[in-house]
Amino acid sequence: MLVQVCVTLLTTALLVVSACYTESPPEQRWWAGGNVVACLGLGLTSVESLPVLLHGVIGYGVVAFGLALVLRGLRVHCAANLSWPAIGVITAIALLIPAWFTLVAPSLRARLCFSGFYFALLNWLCAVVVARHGVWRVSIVSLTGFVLLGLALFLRGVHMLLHGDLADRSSSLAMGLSTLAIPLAQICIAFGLIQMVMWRYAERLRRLSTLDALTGALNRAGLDLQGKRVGLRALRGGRSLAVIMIDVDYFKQINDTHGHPVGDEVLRHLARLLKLELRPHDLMARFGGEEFVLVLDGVDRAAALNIAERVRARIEDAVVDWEGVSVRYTASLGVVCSDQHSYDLIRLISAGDVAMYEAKRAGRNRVAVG
Ligand SMILES: Nc1nc2c(ncn2[C@@H]2O[C@H](COP(=O)(O)OP(=O)(O)OP(=O)(O)O)[C@@H](O)[C@H]2O)c(=O)[nH]1
Repeated sequence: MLVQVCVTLLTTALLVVSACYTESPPEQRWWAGGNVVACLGLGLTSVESLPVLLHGVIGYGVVAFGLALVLRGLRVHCAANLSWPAIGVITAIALLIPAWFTLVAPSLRARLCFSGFYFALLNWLCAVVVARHGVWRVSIVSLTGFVLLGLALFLRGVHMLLHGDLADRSSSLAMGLSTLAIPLAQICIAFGLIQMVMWRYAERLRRLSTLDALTGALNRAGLDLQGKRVGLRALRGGRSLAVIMIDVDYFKQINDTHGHPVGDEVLRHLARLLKLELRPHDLMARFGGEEFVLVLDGVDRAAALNIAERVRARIEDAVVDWEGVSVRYTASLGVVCSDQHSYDLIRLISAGDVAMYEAKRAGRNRVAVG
């Protein structure tokens, strides 16, 4: 019992401390708040010297309210919500049924059975939310915690149902197992929840540092990082690696004539158009202002030339609409392949750049091969 109390307090403190910095996400505050409330409720239910209304009725409602707040935090983490009426219903059930078994038809056994099953159900609901929306390798720890806690509470409920003798509460195998499992599950839940938030931050940072905010294409850092991998994979697999450099023609004129927002929309449009050409393992990056690069694994020179010509024609045919302004644009493309150059991405890109400038010199809106 002492271990359980200590672990409950420690894990709650851990969640509260992690939620206490200014930029903590809302779900973390719901989890911390929910745990504090649930702790308070557990305290109320376990002090039998308190008035019966407090330890026999309100305590259960407070625990359920705390668990509902944790559930709300999980839903918020998964871009959903749990409405206040739903939280009210969860709490009301935990108040009404113990009230019945305390005030109308007093039965400690029935009350303990109910609390075991009901709190198990709430923990399993949390597990379902985590399982449905989480990335497995990230959410597995908290998921295990919720499932385990639910199981331990369920076992307590079953034990109460089968063994009416309350004096036997602490001695049975089921009770012993659940006493062991509960602190373990609480630790898993606390660390698992923090891990879920950390992973989300790491993912956001990774996106910020490797993706171009305007177009969603890889930026230079992202290209450096992923390009090496793609190059190495093609080399090991004995496949050709093609690079296509794409640069919008007279982009400055588009900006000067229609304004920067239209120029931005042209860049977004080009990124969307290029994305349609990609297979899952290909790369697209914004290399500079109006210059993009495609890195295509398993594509030889002739195939890359076909792709580049198709892209050029699509760009030429497209019309970009932005707030009442319609713009057409063209692009010059440079194609190079590892068959003629090396698998070194930096060399391929600079050779592609040379070819692209050749296309510019030859009159623009065309493809040149390096
Ligand atoms: N709207 C917008 N413009 C950008 C962005 N990044 C760079 N530019 C502009 O892109 C223009 C590039 O102009 P230039 O390098 O002269 O190229 P160009 O006009 O396309 O000429 P050519 O490449 O020779 O056909 C500059 O005016 C930059 O200000 C951006 O993110 N959004």
